[in-house]
Amino acid sequence: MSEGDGRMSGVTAEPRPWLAPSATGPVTATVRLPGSKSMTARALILAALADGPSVIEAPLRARDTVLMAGGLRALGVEVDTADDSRWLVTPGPLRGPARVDVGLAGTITRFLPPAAALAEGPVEFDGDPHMRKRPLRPIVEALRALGVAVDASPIDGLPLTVHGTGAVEGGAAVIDASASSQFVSGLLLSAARFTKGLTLRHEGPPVPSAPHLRMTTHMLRAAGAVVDDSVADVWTVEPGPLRGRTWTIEPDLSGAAPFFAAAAVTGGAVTLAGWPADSWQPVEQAIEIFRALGAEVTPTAEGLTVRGTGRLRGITADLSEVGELTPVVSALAALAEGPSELRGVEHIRGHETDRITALATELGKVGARVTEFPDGLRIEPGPLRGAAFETYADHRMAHAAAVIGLAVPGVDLTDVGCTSKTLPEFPELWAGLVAKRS
Ligand SMILES: O=C(O)C1=C[C@@H](OP(=O)(O)O)[C@@H](O)[C@H](O)C1
Ligand SMILES: C=C(OP(=O)(O)O)C(=O)O
Repeated sequence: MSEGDGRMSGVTAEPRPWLAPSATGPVTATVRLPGSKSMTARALILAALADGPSVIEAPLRARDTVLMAGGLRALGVEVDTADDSRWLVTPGPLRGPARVDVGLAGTITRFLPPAAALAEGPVEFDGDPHMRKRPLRPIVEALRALGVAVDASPIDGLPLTVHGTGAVEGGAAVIDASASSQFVSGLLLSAARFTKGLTLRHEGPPVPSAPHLRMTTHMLRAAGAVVDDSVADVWTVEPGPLRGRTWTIEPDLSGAAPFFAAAAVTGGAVTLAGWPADSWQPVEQAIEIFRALGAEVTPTAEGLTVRGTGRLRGITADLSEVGELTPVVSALAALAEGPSELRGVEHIRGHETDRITALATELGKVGARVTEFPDGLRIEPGPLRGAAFETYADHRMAHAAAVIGLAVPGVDLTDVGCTSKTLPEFPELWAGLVAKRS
């Protein structure tokens, strides 16, 4: 298996039980968070496929991105992650044989095999037990349609081996990306390096996470690729070089969600420092949700501020564009004044765990009345109580539990170590924030 960079093991250690701290007053703080997982992952892939070196400023150092860096190294790319604030990527000829540990990262599992198809020699992919259950078949089929030999498990998931020949013919492919936008992003990110480029058409129920697709096309264009996304559900990437460049990664918005939630729950104010005036992350959607819940949201020169108003309203929302916010929004819904209905997120059953069932089960344990739909949840707040809260190796389930714990003493997480996927410092940051009051 590919190694991490020595500073973080690729494998989650023993479960780390954690009692979520309860707030005794308004949480008021300015938080500095590491870079966006999604932008760091894209920058690493684009840098690895570029025609010269790249610098990634303010990257995320967490399990998902450390394993991505390790995977690229295994393919022959030089990735220097010694400096926390500046990673250096020097591309080289991609080559197998190599083995890549994808951990539980959808971004590695869907973004790296198309790049590995450009390598000469076989590249094997495998990861955590649950990653073998997450959907992958469409990307395997698309790669085969583009001329790539792939051995995959009978259900076309992990483990899989991509047999690269040093070139991918590319051309046209049709895909059903309703289970994950990452199938599209993964293919597009490598497509400029395919001999004929790529015209990818989606056929099926709507593709979730549209803002992540826009992040992909923005970043491809920023690397010099010619991309046409003017027709709904069709993306064309012309063949051509990708430029090495400096990428400046924005603070992670989804990682910030529990911290914003802390302000909303306690009537405090949390500012995410370093928030850019113009973002490639789904900030409009996040602002709309927090405002609907009753919080005030203000972009300022210092950053993005969410202020609790003492009221937390139940909401009806389609979260299909921002599915990864569902756990934290569900936790807020459980603490709200009235019922909420969160829909449009059937695809999050294929995330780190089946998040719909996991949320229904765990919010039920702390006393909310939850109805599960195929594509979401209805959450009726009740008098909540402390309970053992299973985190299912899912960082965002841990975030949800932490948010509930602010207002409900005795929320006991079975494992907070899973937060290392995207924010290893979460438990300490959170405890510091809850202890520090206005
Ligand atoms: O492209 C990306 O970086 C991501 C896309 C989304 O995936 P899905 O479309 O599978 O939800 C999101 O939930 C995930 O956390 C990151
Ligand atoms: C769905 C998520 O992750 P992944 O990139 O593993 O799909 C997430 O971070 O919420």
